[in-house]
Amino acid sequence: MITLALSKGRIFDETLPLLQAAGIEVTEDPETSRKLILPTNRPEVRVVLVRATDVPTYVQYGGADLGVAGKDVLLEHGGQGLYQPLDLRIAKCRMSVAVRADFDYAAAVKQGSRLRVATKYTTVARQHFADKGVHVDLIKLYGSMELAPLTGLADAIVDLVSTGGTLRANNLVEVEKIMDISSRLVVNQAALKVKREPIRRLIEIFSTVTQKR
Ligand SMILES: Nc1ncnc2c1ncn2[C@@H]1O[C@H](COP(=O)(O)OP(=O)(O)OP(=O)(O)O)[C@@H](O)[C@H]1O
Ligand SMILES: O=P(O)(O)OC[C@H]1O[C@H](OP(=O)(O)OP(=O)(O)O)[C@H](O)[C@@H]1O
Repeated sequence: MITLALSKGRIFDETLPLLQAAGIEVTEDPETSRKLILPTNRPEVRVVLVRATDVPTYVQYGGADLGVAGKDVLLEHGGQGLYQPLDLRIAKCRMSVAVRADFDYAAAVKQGSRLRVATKYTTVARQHFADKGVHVDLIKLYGSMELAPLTGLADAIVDLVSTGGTLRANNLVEVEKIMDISSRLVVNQAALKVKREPIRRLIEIFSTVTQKR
């Protein structure tokens, strides 16, 4: 049995065509089913649905043999026990610093004032500001980061940006791109040894499809 961990939403949706290329069809729709283990047309392959941030943990501890996780999530997790053979180039966005439109970020950084930064991505944010030599107080949040500068909780946020629509809707502006983000295939290192052939085949097919894009 091969168990693949996916999160509902964009990762599931964007992984489906890759699975299809490998002849794997998920036979239940996660948006309508309450099941957390989804069968496929292949009796030896199943999909488990977990939170995006839990994908690396499931794969690390062997709750799933492989999974798909964003680079953002992998950097926060640390990647221990994971083999990361392939950038799938799906769920593309960027991680950026954003502030209120009326906040002078350049001046704040130049003056060396201590910035209050709210984010779900504390590891990446800490490293980013340390590299710039900017002193920050990090405030860990789990969602709705955009609200933090609007309510005075923070001066800046570090969040994911794609179209920029969410920032615009909340009167925030992107002032610095930290890195590009896409999702990777992650594999449990023990599973790679024990289930080498089927996993290798999947990696090869995913790789071919990904490179054609
Ligand atoms: N607007 C976006 N456009 C493209 N990719 C995105 C966007 N937002 C997030 N992603 C990528 O997709 C991944 C999954 O995002 P998703 O919104 O499904 O989960 P989440 O709500 O961030 O996670 P959790 O439910 O664990 O809090 C993220 O880890 C990121 O790599
Ligand atoms: O630049 P944009 O195209 O507006 O995308 C950016 C938004 O996308 C993500 O949220 P998502 O839509 O996944 O909502 P969620 O994390 O709350 O599920 C991210 O956390 C931003 O809020």
